[in-house]
Amino acid sequence: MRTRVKICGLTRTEDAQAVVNAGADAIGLVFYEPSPRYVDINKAQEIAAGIPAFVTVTALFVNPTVDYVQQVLSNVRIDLLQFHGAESGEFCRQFGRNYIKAVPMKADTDIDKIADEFYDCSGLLLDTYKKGVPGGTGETFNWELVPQECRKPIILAGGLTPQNAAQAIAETSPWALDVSGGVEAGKGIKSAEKITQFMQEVMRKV
Ligand SMILES: O=C(O)c1ccccc1NCC(=O)[C@H](O)[C@H](O)COP(=O)(O)O
Repeated sequence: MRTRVKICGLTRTEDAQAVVNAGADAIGLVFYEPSPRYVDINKAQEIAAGIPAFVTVTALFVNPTVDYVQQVLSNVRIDLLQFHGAESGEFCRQFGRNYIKAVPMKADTDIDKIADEFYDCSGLLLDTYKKGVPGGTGETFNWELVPQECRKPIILAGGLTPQNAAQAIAETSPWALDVSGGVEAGKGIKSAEKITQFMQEVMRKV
């Protein structure tokens, strides 16, 4: 079975089509305005409308208001929520939707404790910690911090590229990879070629 792949931070319908054509499992839409990958509800509707069944549309938030999440859920086809800030377990579960929780990885991060708090999440997305930058850093973290066993599916993120994807899988055996900057031609603009290369590398055994 191959490692699942989510391509995050899509801002254009043609990029979503490239993701689908390359056989990725999920797309991510960033509902966080400071991000260069931010999409408003109209653009998100347009992108999500072109996504077929069995490809997961993920809505990414960073410390959102409840109203904002509900507004997105009411207007866009969303299959999964992703919380990428300091949201509590209670906050994440109030929407009654499947969700994943991002974890900024530091040397002393206690994944078991985090898995306790987010006991009902669909996965923990381990991402690079960078002060003042909630995500999309384009930088890897020390993969030795990835637990070999966890009761929640592990989604590896942070600085993944077609050049390191196969190695990342060999070293950490995650449930899924999440990539954004590593498959871009420019901020928020995805490269169909890099997406295809990334998927090929995910299927390559090292
Ligand atoms: O992508 C963003 O701009 C972003 C902004 C704020 C919070 C999260 C963000 N992206 C989250 C992701 O899911 C990325 O895929 C993940 O952080 C890895 O990004 P990258 O290192 O660029 O592959």
